[in-house]
Amino acid sequence: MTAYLITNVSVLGAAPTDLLIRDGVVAETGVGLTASDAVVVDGTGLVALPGLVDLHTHLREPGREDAETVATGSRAAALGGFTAVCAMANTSPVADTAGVVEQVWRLGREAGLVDVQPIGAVTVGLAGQRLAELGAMADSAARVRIFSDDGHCVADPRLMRRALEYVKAFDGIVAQHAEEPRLTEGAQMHEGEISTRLGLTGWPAVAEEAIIARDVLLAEHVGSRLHICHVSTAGSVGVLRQAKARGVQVTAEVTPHHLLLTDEKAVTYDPVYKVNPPLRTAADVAALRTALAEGVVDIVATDHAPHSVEDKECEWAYARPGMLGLETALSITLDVLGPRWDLIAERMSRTPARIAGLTEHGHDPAPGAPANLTLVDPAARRVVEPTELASRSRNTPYARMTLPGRIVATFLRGEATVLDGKAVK
Ligand SMILES: NC(=O)N[C@@H](CC(=O)O)C(=O)O
Ligand SMILES: [Zn+2]
Ligand SMILES: [Zn+2]
Repeated sequence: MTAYLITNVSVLGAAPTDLLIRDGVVAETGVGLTASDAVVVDGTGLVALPGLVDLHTHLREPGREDAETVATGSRAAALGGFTAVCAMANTSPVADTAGVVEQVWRLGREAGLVDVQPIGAVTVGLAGQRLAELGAMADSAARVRIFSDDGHCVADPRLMRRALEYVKAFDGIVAQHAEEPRLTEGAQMHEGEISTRLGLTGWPAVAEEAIIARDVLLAEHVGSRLHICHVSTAGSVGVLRQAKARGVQVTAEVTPHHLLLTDEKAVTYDPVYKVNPPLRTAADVAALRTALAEGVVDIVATDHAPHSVEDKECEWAYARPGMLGLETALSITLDVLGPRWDLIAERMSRTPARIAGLTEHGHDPAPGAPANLTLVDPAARRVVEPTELASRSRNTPYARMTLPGRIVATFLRGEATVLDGKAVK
């Protein structure tokens, strides 16, 4: 196994030091380390972070390998500084059995660029009718702990209650896509002034907030862990703030795009901006930024949602919702939070690792820690060029934007997955 000596690197913004990586762990830290057998990586000007962990990634395999595969998505993830991603269950077939989650888990091991942790569906076929085999998925080789019907809301309160109760047996968590379906029928974008002006059917904020309010009460009632996917409104932040103050075991994520973009983008009618939940108002963006800094929203998760050209480059109404995220998440978060490295590590690595139960991830680079880390050049600026992305899809909303920060290297269990800004395989 190759050893690496990263020289003159700033760990989370501290004074520069050297890091020796050997046998899968950070073996030593300190100024002026030497190791004759190690490959030297010049860390001058770079910041070392614990490897990023994405709690919400769509890898599209099995079923839509034309949009993404476990291998191409893993590459995009490593290039984005991630060492672990949680793969959503809305594949075809749906990841609602031990067989499918084990297949995805194995494909992740074969790709070998990030740890791919499958998420299991809550209901059979995401149909919202009966519970999937949660216990069998938990007991499988994939050791599933997060369950989600993402793409769909678990709208039936009785099923949601039973799922929350069931997963307690193995310290699992239900990740809810909060969308009251009766309030979003035919919805195309955020319901507000702009949707009225454009004549597009609106997706009201209350459709999200009503489900979060219901589910925090259910989680409180049964004493379970609940996670809320892609929180997008100021009202949702208010509900979460109250629930957390009462001690409800609820965590929440926000996507980079909901921290940066608003429903103004819809006036272009460019479907690259169509996403679920929809881009909201500037006031919502401001509330989400504050909530993320305070910890009312616990983490950043990408909701990386690759879609083929046919599904995206068409009329707005027919386009699939979703946008790419893995290769730009750190840049957007750096733009939004500034170089607050400890906060970035908390929101993009330590806390998502803890929520997902990924004990090997989310550790600061320190002696004895698993060598899952990434090196960022905070001074670099990059222009996002869709054709240069590792993802098999092109639907980034940041095309030709100049973003701060660049991932220079990523290490998974001591092996380089990215060096000089390039994937090693
Ligand atoms: N976010 C999206 O707009 N789309 C996601 C599903 C989801 O996250 O709800 C997808 O799978 O494409
Ligand atoms: Zn969703
Ligand atoms: Zn999603």
